[in-house]
Amino acid sequence: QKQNQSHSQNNSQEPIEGQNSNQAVRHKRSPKDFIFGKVIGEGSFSTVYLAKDIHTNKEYAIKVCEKRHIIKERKTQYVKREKEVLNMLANAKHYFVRLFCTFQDVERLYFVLSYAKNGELLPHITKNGSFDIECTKFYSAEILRGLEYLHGLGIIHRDLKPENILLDDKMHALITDFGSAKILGEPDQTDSSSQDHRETSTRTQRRNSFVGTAQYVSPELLSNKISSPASDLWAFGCIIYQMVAGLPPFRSRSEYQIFQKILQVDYEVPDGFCEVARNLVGLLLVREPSQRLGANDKQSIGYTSIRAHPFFNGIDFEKLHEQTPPPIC
Ligand SMILES: Nc1ncnc2c1ncn2[C@@H]1O[C@H](COP(=O)(O)OP(=O)(O)OP(=O)(O)O)[C@@H](O)[C@H]1O
Ligand SMILES: O=C(O)C[C@H](Cc1nc2cc(Cl)cc(Cl)c2[nH]1)c1ccc(Cl)cc1
Ligand SMILES: O=C(O)C[C@H](Cc1nc2cc(Cl)cc(Cl)c2[nH]1)c1ccc(Cl)cc1
Repeated sequence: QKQNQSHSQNNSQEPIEGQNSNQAVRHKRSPKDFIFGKVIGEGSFSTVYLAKDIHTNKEYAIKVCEKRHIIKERKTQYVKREKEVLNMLANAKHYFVRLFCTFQDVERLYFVLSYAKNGELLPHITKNGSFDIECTKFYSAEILRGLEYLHGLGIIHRDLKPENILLDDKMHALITDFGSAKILGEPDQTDSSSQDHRETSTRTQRRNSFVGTAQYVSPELLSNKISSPASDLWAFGCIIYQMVAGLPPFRSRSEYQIFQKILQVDYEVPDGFCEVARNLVGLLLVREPSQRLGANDKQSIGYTSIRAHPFFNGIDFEKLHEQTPPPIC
C-alpha cells in the first residue's frame, strides 16, 4: 500500500501491525486489503460484511455505507457521530465494538469494526425464553460497566436496546450502534438527530429525530426534553426486565400505546419474576430522570449505588471481562 504521507491523518486509523514483526506502522487501508465474505447484517443505510485482513488473517466486521444513500437520507451527521464516538472508545478494551479504521472509495464509506461472532443479545434472550438470574446478573453487570465507561466520557448512547448489545466469540457483551449517541458538553446541533429541546421542531423534524424501536425510549425523550445519562439508565432497566421476563416492559400493538405506557410508567411484572430483580427494575424505571438509581452517582467513580444493589451480590465488577460468561441455559 502507499505509505501514508500526511501525518495529519485523523486518529481513526489505529496503527495496524506492519508485515515486519511488531513495528506498528500507519497505513491507510483500502478495500483491497480485505477479503469480503458473507453479509452478516443489513442496517437502514449500511451493509455489514464478515471480512478478513489479508495481511494479518484477522476477521473483522466491515460496515459499508453508500455515500449517495447517506446524503439522500440526510444521515451524514449520524455517520459522523458514529465515527466520532467509536474513535473516543478506541482505548476501551472491553464492552464495546471497536473501530479499527475507516476508509472510503468513490461510492462508499467503510468502518472496520471488531467482529461480534455471536451476534445480537436479543435472539439469545428470545430463543431461550428468558435468562436465568446468573445470566441476567452477568450481562447486566457487563452492560453497566460499559455505561460507566461511556458516561464517564460524557457520552449518552440514547438508543440502548438488546439489538445494540452484541456478543463476541467468548460471549462477552459489546455495546454498539453509536449513531444516536450524544456527547455532553458539545453545543446541541440543530440537525434532526439531536433531542435539542430548544429546536423549533416541526412535525417532520421531530418525527425523524427518533430512530429505531420505541420500547426502550425514556419518558423525557418522548416528551421532548433533553436526554441525560439517566436516559440510558431507563433503557438499562428495560433490558434487565427483558432478560428476566423474556419481553420488554412496555408492549403494545401500536407505537402510540407504547409511548403512553412509557409516559405513565405503566408496566406489570409477570408471576415468578425474581423479587430482587423486580426491586432493581423498579428503581430504574422511574419517570423523573434524577430519581433513578445511579442518577446522582459521581460519573468519575461509576454507578456505585447500582453496583451496591443486592441484585449484584457476588459480582466482581473489576474481573467480569476475565470471567467465562455463564452458559445461556
Ligand atoms: N461488529 C459487528 N459484528 C457482528 N455483527 C454486526 C456488527 N455490527 C453490526 N452487526 C450486525 O449487522 C446488522 C446491521 O448493523 P448496522 O449497525 O449496520 O445497522 P443497524 O444499526 O442494526 O440498523 P440501523 O442502521 O437501522 O439502526 C445488525 O443487525 C448487527 O446484528
Ligand atoms: O477518511 C476519513 O476518516 C474521513 C471520511 C470523512 C467522510 N466522508 C464522508 C462522505 C459522506 Cl457521503 C458522508 C460522511 Cl459522514 C463522510 N465522512 C470518512 C471516511 C470513512 C468513514 Cl467510515 C467515515 C468518514
Ligand atoms: O421525534 C422526536 O424527537 C420527538 C417525538 C416526540 C413525540 N412524538 C410522539 C408521538 C406520539 Cl404518538 C406520542 C408521543 Cl408521547 C410523542 N412524542 C418522538 C417521537 C417518537 C419517539 Cl419514540 C420519541 C420521540
